[in-house]
Amino acid sequence: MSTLGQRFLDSLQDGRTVWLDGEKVENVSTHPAFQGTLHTLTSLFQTLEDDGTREQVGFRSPRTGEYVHAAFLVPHTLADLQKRTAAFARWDRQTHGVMSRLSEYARSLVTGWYAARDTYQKFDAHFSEKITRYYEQARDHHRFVTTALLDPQIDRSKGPSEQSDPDAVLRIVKKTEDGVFLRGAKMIATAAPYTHDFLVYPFHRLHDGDLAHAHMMIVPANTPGLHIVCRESFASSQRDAQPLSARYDEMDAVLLFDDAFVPWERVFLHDNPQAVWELRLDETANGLAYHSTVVRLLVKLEFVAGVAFAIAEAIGANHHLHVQEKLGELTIQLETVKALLAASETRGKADRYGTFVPDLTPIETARNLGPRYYPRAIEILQQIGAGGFMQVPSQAERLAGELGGLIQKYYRGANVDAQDRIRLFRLAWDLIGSPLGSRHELYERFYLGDPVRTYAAQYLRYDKERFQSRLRDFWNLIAAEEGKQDGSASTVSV
Ligand SMILES: Cc1cc2nc3c(=O)[nH]c(=O)nc-3n(C[C@H](O)[C@H](O)[C@H](O)COP(=O)(O)OP(=O)(O)OC[C@H]3O[C@@H](n4cnc5c(N)ncnc54)[C@H](O)[C@@H]3O)c2cc1C
Repeated sequence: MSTLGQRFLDSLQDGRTVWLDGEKVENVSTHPAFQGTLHTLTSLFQTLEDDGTREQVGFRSPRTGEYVHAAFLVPHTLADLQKRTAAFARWDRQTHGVMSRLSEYARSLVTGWYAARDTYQKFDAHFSEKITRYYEQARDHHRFVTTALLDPQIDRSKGPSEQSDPDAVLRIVKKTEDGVFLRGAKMIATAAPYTHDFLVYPFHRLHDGDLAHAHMMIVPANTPGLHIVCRESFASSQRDAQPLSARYDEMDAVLLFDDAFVPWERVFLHDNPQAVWELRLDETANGLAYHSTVVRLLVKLEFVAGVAFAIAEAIGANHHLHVQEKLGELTIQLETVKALLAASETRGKADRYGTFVPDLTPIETARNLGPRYYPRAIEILQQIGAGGFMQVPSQAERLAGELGGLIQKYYRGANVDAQDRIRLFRLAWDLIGSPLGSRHELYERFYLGDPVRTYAAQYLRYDKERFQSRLRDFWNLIAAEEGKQDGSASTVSV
């Protein structure tokens, strides 16, 4: 195993409190629920050490000279931005886009806040030095980072300070000279059991009455009083039968803060709804972070499309017009996301600090297409494979057993033998029907926020004036024509 991979596994023995199936997990790195996923992560860390890949995945830290992940690269040119793309794509391809929290998203937020740090000095005189220290530490020590932004779904009809239980929404309950005590919970934090740090801040806008909830912190996973409560594991030990579940179950968890102590060094903003909202909307941080998710979306859609093409060919369904139409739809998805990604990069611009930020409009468009494209791609897979997903024997060994000859005969496809057909349909079922597959559909629908509100936000933020002015031109044209007809030449302003 690579040095970095081993270091990563060792670092998880840091006194964190992880709960799974009602029990405390003594050692995350040896627990069967996390084995497959951690094995995958250590193989990704390896790419930062191998001569053939480290230049693609990383860059040399200006402080240590060691290769660190390109999610920490502050881009100053289009080439820098594309270097980030290539690094994300390398890890995404290695995991087929199925692992979505490889830390790139949260690391990119940190990188963006660091690059735009001077903006937030007006809210806290220590912001700049604190985020610089954290950024450098996270970059050089390969900190694995994730986000934990939503409060638990107790009563969504009420705001933070209207809840009947004051602890329903994460809040600061006590401040001391050394730091703050937090009480409440956050959901969902994907990758939580093996994350080093959580970015914690409110996802939705807060108001002046919500001061105690208006904070931004970076909370270490081993914080005393922090409980990481996992959902049931979807990991499988059957590497052949459930190839994705065996390798890529990114655990989701709820974080319970039971008067958890966070030192001031890790409290970046507090008691300030406006400051927290500005940071939440920061275009540099969001541009870099969302950009990383679009790279992954593309790789994942490519993977699903590849499976769909293979299934259609394996059973000869690709000769039917409506199947071709559906496979064509998948290619349209790919080309649309690819074009949006390219547009975001080539239309990128330097912000006022000189950071080259991708254009947010195509990024947001791709981000909003994801929750519709992915479930549709899964639906297309179902429509093409149909009952074939159930034409899979429960044990691969049956191929060589008593019924072997018959299975070879009836489980084969149009252009594949029984073994390859069974393997392909098992993989597809892991995408569409396994607990992991269902979780992925839910993930793609929601991971970047409620799609209803993200669509609405795209409309609200859109530059609509140019369409209004075209409409005005049209009314003026009509008025001019009417004026000519009745002999008057005046135009009308609308
Ligand atoms: C698999 C998975 C992994 C995730 N991983 C992470 C992660 O790592 N980090 C992280 O921070 N988050 C993560 N999330 C959480 C994600 O950000 C939220 O699911 C998403 O923002 C939607 O919020 P919610 O789940 O609280 O839904 P809710 O906001 O509770 O919405 C529930 C329903 O009510 C409606 N609704 C609720 N309130 C309103 C309102 N005010 N206006 C209009 N409609 C409303 C919604 O449209 C929806 O239909 C993950 C989610 C999933 C499913």
